[in-house]
Amino acid sequence: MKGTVVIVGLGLIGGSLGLAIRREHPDATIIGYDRNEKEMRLAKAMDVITKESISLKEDVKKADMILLCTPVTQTERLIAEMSTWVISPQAIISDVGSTKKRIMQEANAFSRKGLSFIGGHPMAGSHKSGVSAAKAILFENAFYLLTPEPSVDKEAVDTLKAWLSGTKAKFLIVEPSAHDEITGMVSHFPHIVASSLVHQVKKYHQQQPLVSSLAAGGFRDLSRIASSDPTMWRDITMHNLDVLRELLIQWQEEMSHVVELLDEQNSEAIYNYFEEAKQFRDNMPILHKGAIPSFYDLFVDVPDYPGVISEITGLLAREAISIVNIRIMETREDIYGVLSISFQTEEDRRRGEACITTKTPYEVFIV
Ligand SMILES: NC(=O)c1ccc[n+]([C@@H]2O[C@H](COP(=O)([O-])OP(=O)(O)OC[C@H]3O[C@@H](n4cnc5c(N)ncnc54)[C@H](O)[C@@H]3O)[C@@H](O)[C@H]2O)c1
Ligand SMILES: O=C(O)C(=O)C[C@]1(C(=O)O)C=C[C@@H](O)C=C1
Repeated sequence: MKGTVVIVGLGLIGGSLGLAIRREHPDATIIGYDRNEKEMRLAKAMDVITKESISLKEDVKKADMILLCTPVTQTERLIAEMSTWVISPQAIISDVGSTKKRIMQEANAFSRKGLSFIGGHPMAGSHKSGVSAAKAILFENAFYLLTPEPSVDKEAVDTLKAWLSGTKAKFLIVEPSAHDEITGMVSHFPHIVASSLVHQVKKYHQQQPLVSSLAAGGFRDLSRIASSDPTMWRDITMHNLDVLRELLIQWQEEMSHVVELLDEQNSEAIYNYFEEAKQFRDNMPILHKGAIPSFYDLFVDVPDYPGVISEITGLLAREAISIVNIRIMETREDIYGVLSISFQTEEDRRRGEACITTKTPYEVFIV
């Protein structure tokens, strides 16, 4: 498609959308604006945008699509300000905020002026921030939730989807309040739980400093998202207070139930508690694709000698197969170690598996 796209907020999400749009629509002009000039310059240097904005107010006059990719309270503020500006009547305006109810209420100001606002939320991301972490493939296979204003026609929704087709995401229309309840449960609430877990370890660390060094896989998996940007998560929490308050009360009840099981020393009930959770989680579609961007892991049985990692990475690099992470899992006591390699896509994992099985004697498996 040809036309002018204006992206406001050139961080992880704005940057990744810029790359995905550039990949699919190389003839489009992509003007980027960020209040942090360094991010804006970096976005231009990384080819995420074709042009830096000199005046956002002037640029939106000629835009075909405007994407607001700032933290949600800034998005609310920007909507209030921009709704007083002159915006091209054919422009489609969207955002990427993790909450939708308050943003859609504010965006009503656009509808009153006859402009099309379609709330958006790509359900993939990372604990990393900034344009340097942006990737064109960040949203591949993830759900991309849309909350169009009731006055917006289907044609405008289709145009937005066409502009965003390079994300390779799966679009789904939801009601703003249902959006905030669902994402509250599976995204916002887990962030509070992860931070609370880290707080608990921090307190214990004062008595027993060894705990930080011993915190291994389980803690790392559960606490990764506690390293996310506090500004972003403060804003999300402030936008979804009622839903989160209710979920935290339910969580306290759930934890009281577990304390009871321990007090009763009820080993069967404790087994069932883990078993039921395992069954449900193992059958969740998100493990394959979707809300949580899954990494595609491959495991290789390798002799645990120095140099084995560079041997494997060398083979993969020669075939231009990108990897996200590689490490030896120190869980085995015999002479073999298990090398765990994470790929960003299923296709990369398939190629990685073929490369290692044909070029080495090592056994490869996928869990
Ligand atoms: N990080 C994730 O995993 C994720 C996933 C989906 C959606 N989101 C949503 O995407 C939005 C952006 O998140 P991110 O992870 O890209 O954050 P980020 O911190 O990487 O980027 C945000 C950018 O917005 C800029 N900015 C802030 N206020 C601005 C303003 N008033 N005008 C212009 N620029 C401004 C900042 O300088 C920064 O460069 C948030 O609303 C977040 O809720 C995040
Ligand atoms: O993978 C992560 O680090 C994320 O936190 C991504 C995540 C999520 O909670 O799943 C975070 C916020 C979003 O609005 C969507 C996705």
